[in-house]
Amino acid sequence: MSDYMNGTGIQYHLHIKEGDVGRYVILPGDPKRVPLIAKYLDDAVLVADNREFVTYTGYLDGEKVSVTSTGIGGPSASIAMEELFKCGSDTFIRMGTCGGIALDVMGGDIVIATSAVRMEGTSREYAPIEFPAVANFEVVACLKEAAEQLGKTSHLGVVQCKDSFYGQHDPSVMPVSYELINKWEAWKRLGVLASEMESAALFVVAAHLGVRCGSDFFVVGNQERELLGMENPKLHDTEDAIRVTIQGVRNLIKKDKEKVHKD
Ligand SMILES: O=P(O)(O)O[C@H]1O[C@H](CO)[C@@H](O)[C@H]1O
Ligand SMILES: O=c1cc[nH]c(=O)[nH]1
Repeated sequence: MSDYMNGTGIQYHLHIKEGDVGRYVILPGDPKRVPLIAKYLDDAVLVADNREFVTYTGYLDGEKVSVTSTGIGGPSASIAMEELFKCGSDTFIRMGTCGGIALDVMGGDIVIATSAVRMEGTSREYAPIEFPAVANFEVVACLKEAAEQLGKTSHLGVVQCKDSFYGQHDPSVMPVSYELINKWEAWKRLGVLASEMESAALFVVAAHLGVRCGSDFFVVGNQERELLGMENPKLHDTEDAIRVTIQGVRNLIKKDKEKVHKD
């Protein structure tokens, strides 16, 4: 491809180069969440800040770990994964917020995705729609174990991804309301846990690159509970989900080290 960076090795969007980032990368959407996550790393330093992509690198249990924000949606999330991969990263944990769909998913809970509905555009430019967006089993298992270790209520299952936040929350005003409302009904009947925007693209790009990716989310509320007049706490402090993510990365690092010793 054309090199917009004149052979410097610096990635066009993230402004990182080889050596700047670790094998393990935590991917929040919000750039402001990056320092909040990085404070759990040892010796964390800001390595790059361009557009929506802010990157810190530090250490967890002696392993180099980075945190990079992806911005909102599949297009920028896929760019983040592609450029991090070019700099040597191979294990990605998206740490985001989501809105509950299943009635037992409450504000404040943790959702861990096993797979994602591809109702977004980016993944279609990587794989035919028949190809499933599936999380990496090792990442999922380590996140689940982390939630249990920290005593957090977590739900494991399918999440739905879309490109329009307001298409999720206000489908009836959209010109294609007939499609959005009917599909939402299908997600409910199929037991989909929650809605967010990046995992489907990330899981499919990860399959293309041959890397590991999983996601965990902080539930900010549940519009279905609200509709039925059920208790619906709306919460915004992502600290608990950050702690689960950090513990999940620690678990992964430990398992990866054990694998090396076995080989
Ligand atoms: O909190 P983050 O990680 O940005 O994730 C969720 O929040 C944004 C929408 O408000 C979307 O990016 C969605 O996936
Ligand atoms: O309802 C929500 C909350 C967070 N992110 C989403 O995409 N939807």
